[in-house]
Parts: sequence; structure tokens; C-alpha cells
Amino acid sequence: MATHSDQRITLVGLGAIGISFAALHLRFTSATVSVFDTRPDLEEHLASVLPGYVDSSDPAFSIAKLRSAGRLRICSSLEEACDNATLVQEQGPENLDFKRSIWPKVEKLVSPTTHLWSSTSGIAASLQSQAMEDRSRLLVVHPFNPPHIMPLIEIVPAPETSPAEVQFARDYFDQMGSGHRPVVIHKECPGFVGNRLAFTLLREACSLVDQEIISVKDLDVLMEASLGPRWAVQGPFKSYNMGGGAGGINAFLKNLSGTIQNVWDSTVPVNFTTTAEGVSTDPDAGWEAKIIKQTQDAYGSPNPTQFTIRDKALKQVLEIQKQM
Ligand SMILES: NC(=O)C1=CN([C@@H]2O[C@H](COP(=O)(O)OP(=O)(O)OC[C@H]3O[C@@H](n4cnc5c(N)ncnc54)[C@H](O)[C@@H]3O)[C@@H](O)[C@H]2O)C=CC1
Ligand SMILES: O=C(O)[C@@H](O)C(=O)[C@H](O)[C@@H](O)CO
Repeated sequence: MATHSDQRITLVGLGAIGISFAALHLRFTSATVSVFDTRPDLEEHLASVLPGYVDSSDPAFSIAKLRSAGRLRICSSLEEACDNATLVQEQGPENLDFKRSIWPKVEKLVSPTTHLWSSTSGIAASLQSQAMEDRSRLLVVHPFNPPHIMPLIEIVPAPETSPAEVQFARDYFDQMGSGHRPVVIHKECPGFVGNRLAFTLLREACSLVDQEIISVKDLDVLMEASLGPRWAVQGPFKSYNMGGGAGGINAFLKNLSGTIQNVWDSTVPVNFTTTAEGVSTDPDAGWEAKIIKQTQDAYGSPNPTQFTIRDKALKQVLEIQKQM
């Protein structure tokens, strides 16, 4: 694989994820990063957010230095941004029309060997690539927010994606030295794996609040005081293997099979009451209104201080993981 310094990376879409990926590539590789976004305030937006994400006191990482050194290019068109790119990563809107339309445009602007990655949360590469000339090039490289801190990178090839593209993406993050942990998902499924697990838990959490079994705030306390720390140090299978004692997971499943099955049989799934405007917040709409009101009453709207506290805590947890 070409070293990171050989990479000329184009980022399409510099919102929450795009800026975070820009910081990751700039901080941990010597790649050139060209950024394009249709927002008119891209330069100001980058200046206000990127330095905090790059998180380095080294003056070489100031926006001005990165630009004068040619490592950061702020572009005003997709054509300019894709010029001479070895890797194009899109973090545009999470809708199929956008993602399906951007790739044929990019294909025409780059070389046949340029790697093409989508940061999508759940739109399969096989759906995005329908209008592409060469569908074997497209790969989902799904991060967890924020990717400049969160180590997971879900690599999700379509059946058409070439194995070489998967290997390149895996090597890219394995060799970055940032502590990122790429995981290859072998079959496309809605939500891939990370979000599928997250949203399964979210559905049960919403159902428990809707049934007035627990409040939003106490459910968060319950997670932060138990499963959160547990799963930060041992995933579900590793921790239940320990939970089975000497007999491991086999004993665990045998000992608890009745309780586990009883819980599985008792779940009361909830489904969105969506309207043309999206999720309904109508007080009579059921669970959504309860979740939204209780969450807003508990936490208000997210503010920069909350993000700073979150990121600091995440980094401390990840530092502890490295010592394991
Ligand atoms: N926010 C999250 O927690 C995560 C989001 N993702 C995925 O990343 C992608 C981006 O999500 P966010 O960064 O949260 O969205 P965002 O709304 O913060 O950023 C999207 C950016 O795309 C830009 N954009 C819109 N149309 C464009 C165009 N034609 N060309 C170039 N730029 C354009 C917008 O101006 C905006 O800055 C989505 O596919 C999402 O599913 C993946 C993991 C986590
Ligand atoms: O949770 C995350 O950071 C990611 O898995 C996501 O994809 C975001 O939650 C969000 O985009 C869910 O769709």
C-alpha cells in the first residue's frame, strides 16, 4: 500500500463527520487533504472547528500553516477538490439520491485507481453505486462520531466491491498510528453492525420509557453505571464468557437461558409515527413525544462545552483501553 504521505485525499462534505475525518488525516498522516462543501462559510467553519479537532500545540498544525504547506486545500468546486486525488471520501447528506449522484461525477474526475469511500451511516455501497461505471471501487467506510477520536471504522464492501479495496482501507487505518480499529463487515445489512446494535438497544430503551418503566434520565444513568463501563473494557461476548465462570459462555447461556428467553419474548417494540415532516412530535403520537420531551427537559440543546467534556472523557476511556 502507498504510504499515507503518498495519499491525496478529497473530502466531500465537511459537516460533523467531514471535519472530524479531515482532522484525523491531517493529524496522523502526511497526506494532502482537499476539502469541498457547498456551504458558503466553509473557510470560517473550518477555522472555528478544525484546530480543536486536530488538537495539537504544534504550530505546523495551524490552518494557515497547513494551507501554506499545501497539506490542506479548501476548494470551491468538486472538480477542484478531486484533481489528482488518490482517495475520495464523501460525508454528504444521508440520502440515497445524493450518494447515488455524487459517485458518477467523482468517477469522471479521478483516475481508475482512486479509492472511493462513503462515510454513510447505513446506505449500502451496492445501492449508492448503481449509476457508477465501475461498481467494484465503492466501499462504505463508516465511522462512529467523532472519527478523530472514536477508533471504530466499519468497512462494509458491497458484493461488487473488490477485495483489494477492502484491504487498502483496512491497512490505511491499521497503519495510521492513531489507534483506530477497522472491522470488516462481510455482508451488507441495514445499519451495518454498529448502528444495528445501537438502534436495537435504542428501540428497547424507547419502549421502556414509553411504558413508563423508567425515565430517559435514569435509563442513561443505568447505562453509564453498568453496561457502558463494562462494554468499554469487554464486549458482550467477552464479558458474558467471564459471567459464566469456569464454564465460560456455555455455562452462562445454560444457567440463564430461561431468563434470557423470557426477556426476549417480552420485548414491546416501538415504531416511528412519521409524518411528511418526519418524526412526529405530536403529544398524541406516542413514544416519540415522550422521549423528545424528557430528553430536552433533562439535557437541553447540546452546546460546545458538552462536546468538549464528551471528547475529553472519550479520550480518557480510550487511553485506559490501550493499557489493557
Ligand atoms: N453525525 C453522525 O453521528 C454520523 C454521521 N455519519 C454519516 O456521515 C454523513 C454526513 O453526516 P454529518 O456529517 O452528520 O452531516 P452534516 O449535515 O453535519 O454534514 C453534511 C455536509 O454535507 C454538505 N453538503 C450538502 N450537499 C453537498 C454537496 N452537494 N456537495 C458537497 N457537500 C454537500 C453540507 O453543507 C454539510 O456540511 C452522513 O452520510 C451520515 O450518515 C456517519 C457516522 C456518524
Ligand atoms: O453513532 C454513530 O456515531 C454512528 O454509528 C452513526 O452512524 C450516527 O449515530 C448516526 O449517523 C446514526 O445514523
